[in-house]
Amino acid sequence: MRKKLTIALVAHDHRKADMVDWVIYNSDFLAEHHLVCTGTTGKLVREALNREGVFPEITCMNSGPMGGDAEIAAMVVRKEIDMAVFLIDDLNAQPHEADIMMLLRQCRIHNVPIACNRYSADLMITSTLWDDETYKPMEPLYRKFDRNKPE
Ligand SMILES: O=C(CO)COP(=O)(O)O
Repeated sequence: MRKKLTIALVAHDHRKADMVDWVIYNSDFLAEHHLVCTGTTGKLVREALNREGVFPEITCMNSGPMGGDAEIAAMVVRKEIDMAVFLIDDLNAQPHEADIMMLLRQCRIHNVPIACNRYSADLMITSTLWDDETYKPMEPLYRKFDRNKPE
């Protein structure tokens, strides 16, 4: 892959081991890209990749409950994120449910690919579309809310 992507990586506590497994499995791929993570996920991802001898650029935001999801959602809105992997704990309630919903919602609105399980994440990072210069992602579905576009 030629283009350096900015990839958001976020995992809830019960999914952090899965995220660590996934980043190790894909360490060669991730080495070439910029990773943006919520606080604790980022720390674990960095440690795991460094142990593998891989040192990608990693930006750690706040921890999720302290606003990390919201910070990443804001980056999505500013078109600073190319794709996201968000391993959600679907079996336990989170105190920052509203922020989680916001991150998911902004990815949907801004047409940012987001994988919420490992299979989707693997399909996403192996897509040939990343290198297809003729491929243009669809415009946002909510065009009428895009202030830069005439009706
Ligand atoms: O809570 C999270 C995502 O909603 C993850 O936050 P941490 O990576 O800081 O644990």
